[in-house]
Amino acid sequence: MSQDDLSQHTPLMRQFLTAKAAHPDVLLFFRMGDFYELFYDDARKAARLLDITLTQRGQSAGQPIPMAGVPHHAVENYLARLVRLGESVAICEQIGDPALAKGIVERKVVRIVTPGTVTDAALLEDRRDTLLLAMSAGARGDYGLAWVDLSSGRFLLSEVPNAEALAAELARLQPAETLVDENVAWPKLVSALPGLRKRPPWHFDADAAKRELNRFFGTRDLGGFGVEGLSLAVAAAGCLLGYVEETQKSALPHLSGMAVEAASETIALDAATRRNLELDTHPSGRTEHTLLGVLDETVTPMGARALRRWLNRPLRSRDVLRGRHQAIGALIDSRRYEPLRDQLRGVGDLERILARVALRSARPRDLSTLRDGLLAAPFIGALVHDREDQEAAIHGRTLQQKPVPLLQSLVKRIGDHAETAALLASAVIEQPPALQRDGGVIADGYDAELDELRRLSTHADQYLVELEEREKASSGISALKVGYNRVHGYYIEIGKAHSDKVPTHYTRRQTTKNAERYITEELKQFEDKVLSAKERSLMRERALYEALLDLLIEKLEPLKQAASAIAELDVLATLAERAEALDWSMPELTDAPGIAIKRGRHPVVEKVRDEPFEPNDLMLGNDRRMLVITGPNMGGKSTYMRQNALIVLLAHIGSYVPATRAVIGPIDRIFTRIGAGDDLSRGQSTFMVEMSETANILHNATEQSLVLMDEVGRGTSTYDGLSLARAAAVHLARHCRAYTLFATHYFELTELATEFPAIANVHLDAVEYGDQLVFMHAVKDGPANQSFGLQVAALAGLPKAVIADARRTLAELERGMHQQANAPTPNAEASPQLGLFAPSAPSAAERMLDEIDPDALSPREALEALYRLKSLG
Ligand SMILES: Nc1ncnc2c1ncn2[C@@H]1O[C@H](COP(=O)(O)OP(=O)(O)OP(=O)(O)O)[C@@H](O)[C@H]1O
Repeated sequence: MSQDDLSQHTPLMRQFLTAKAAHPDVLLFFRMGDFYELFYDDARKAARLLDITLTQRGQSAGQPIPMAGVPHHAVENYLARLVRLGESVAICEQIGDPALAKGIVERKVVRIVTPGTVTDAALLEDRRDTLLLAMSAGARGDYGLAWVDLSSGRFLLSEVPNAEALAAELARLQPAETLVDENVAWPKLVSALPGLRKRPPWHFDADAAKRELNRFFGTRDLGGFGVEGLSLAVAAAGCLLGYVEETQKSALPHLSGMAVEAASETIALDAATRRNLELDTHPSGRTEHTLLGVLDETVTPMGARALRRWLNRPLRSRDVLRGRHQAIGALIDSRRYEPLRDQLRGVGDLERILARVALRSARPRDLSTLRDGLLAAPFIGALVHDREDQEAAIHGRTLQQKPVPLLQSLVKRIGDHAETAALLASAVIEQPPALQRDGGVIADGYDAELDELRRLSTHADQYLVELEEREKASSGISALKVGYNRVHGYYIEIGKAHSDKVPTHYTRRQTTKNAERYITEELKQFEDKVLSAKERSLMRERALYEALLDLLIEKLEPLKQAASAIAELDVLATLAERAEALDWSMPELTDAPGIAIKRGRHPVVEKVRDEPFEPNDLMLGNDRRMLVITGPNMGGKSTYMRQNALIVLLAHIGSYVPATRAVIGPIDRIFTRIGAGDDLSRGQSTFMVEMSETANILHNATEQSLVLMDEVGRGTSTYDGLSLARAAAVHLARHCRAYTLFATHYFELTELATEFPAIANVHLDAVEYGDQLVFMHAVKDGPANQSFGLQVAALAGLPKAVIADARRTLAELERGMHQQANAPTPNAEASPQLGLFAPSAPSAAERMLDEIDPDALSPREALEALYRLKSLG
């Protein structure tokens, strides 16, 4: 907008429009008295998103101004809602004192709240990281990623070779806000991300990024962070840093470095696999039906977030994993995990508190929580050490006892913060108020000057009591009261009934409904003295508070270390508790290839089912690479496949596993091709999704991959589906040699076992008991001998007539198959059973059945339809 255009507006609107021009693509909350107001398009948008009233405020430039507002005391609420919707908000505050301002009061944008950079406790989800991500694109279809969790200070980088891997990283990180180069044609899934923000291409310049990152970290080159050769990720990191600095408008001492998360360190899980295994999200939205729901009994929010990160990033380093297994074992053996968890329960969210300290936005209660957490730290350390020693002593193992390096290093990382704890204990009162604004946070005895100023104000109270007594006596008005309010200051209040007795030296200050308020010369003098003491004490407190933050910022690095070590201890103690409560055992990670699981269970199905869970074994090795799994619908095929993947995954986050024994060789990736759903966001049909997931597996699975294939081929015609399923199975067994669990309803595939020695058949059984069907859920060797499809359909409540008709068709098909099997086979390669499902022209009864819509029929019409059907049969 030009100056000319601006000049047509009122001064207030000019101020608004200038602020808005600097923040065009975020909502501008414009402080006016007790409200934050939004104008024009911002008002329309906020009214829609927040369901608040859209009104008008006078006119400016000859037009009414659309306006919506939120009360300032409830602003956090509204901000939380907007941020959750992916919106960003610039907060424009009144800077000057309205009473002193000549024209309109000065205003300034003091902070910008965006979904990926929020750090206020009220705006964050306790148990999940809030990440800001930036992505740059390379010339070869590769991508660079950099992300930061501003509420902990973690700043990480990675690079991925293609769009598939990018999708996997996005599924893992689930960023709250993402910055991308506006000139790049991003894959569709990127444009669908919530909180997507386009930035100009020069924000992703790799050289500028290096310069800026070196400036920020105070380094000469970035080699120390291990980012050589990762110019795409560095470019993204540059953009990220610029954005964080722009929105935070404050120093960021807690971003003390960055690190690389290399894909080679982890067991790769693509986006579909993450979804299919229901690690932390379930289609129903219920977390208790996810693996995280079973695991997450952590007692601190930072522990909960660490557990989620572990779950989403299974590791390959056997040393790290064995360290975790061993630590869990030690916590169980010495029964230390419960007392440890009790101790941890009192520790707050130190990680986020420290981030707020660094950003200087920590509130008084953050400091008291930090104090309490630091006071508890020595007990946590002692609990781990002492019990270890005690146990060793009881078992006479003092010297021979195997040390638990992970626990020892965690205790070391917690460190000694007695000095900081003592500082906080002396500086902050036991239970401070929520806000620093009104003082009363700094403890008595911490600062002599503050104590003196406070004494003045306190004595004032005594003085006022005396003054009141004196005035009552001299005026003869016993109902006289001395009081104070923020606007008018001190006053003597006298009810209207006594107005005739008011002494003449009283000056009227304010009239209320039933009373008049007065001031006297003496009270005025007193007021000046006290108010200045109060004001000075508030100022002193503010300065002391800021100085306290400075002292804490000096200790930030060791404090951050302590917080992350406590989070990790929480996860380990929780995994120990889960292992004990759920009867899990320590997996063995071996270097020999293979996966051997004894009496494995599905952790989630076991938890949500009322009946007992039937445990099952799995045996895969160098010469037994694929199991073709058959059995009735509802038999338990999917459950069996997933439970094995979950056991392998749990072992690789360092957890115990739901099995009596699990011996697992090296694993590089877990792939799943399970279930089918149209991926509307990518504009693909069910079959297309199925095939592209299968293609990804066939291209990328290796000898060390675990692959789950559930009913591949069912999304198309029988012949096509069967041929594709067979070819995929052969490719996996022969070329990829991946550990594969292949569940199928194509019985023809059970023949593969005779052809390929690395393929074996197993099945899940059911038995008919009268007209009941009982699922055994036990995995047995060999192929299934019956499919029970019709029985399951009957169980599901299909009309009896339909089942009867299906039975007749089945009998005909089987007769046909029999004859065909006896006839010479035209092609020796083709399976004789292919004819089983050969499509034939539908019969008249089938056509009629097709047309019937049972829900639309009255009982009478249904009966008539049945008679007609019967006459056709
Ligand atoms: N080992 C088990 N012990 C007890 N119950 C089980 C077991 N396995 C599966 N179930 C129960 O059986 C139900 C069906 O299992 P699942 O979905 O795995 O069958 P499926 O063979 O894959 O069926 P479909 O072929 O129709 O997909 C599960 O919801 C679960 O409640």
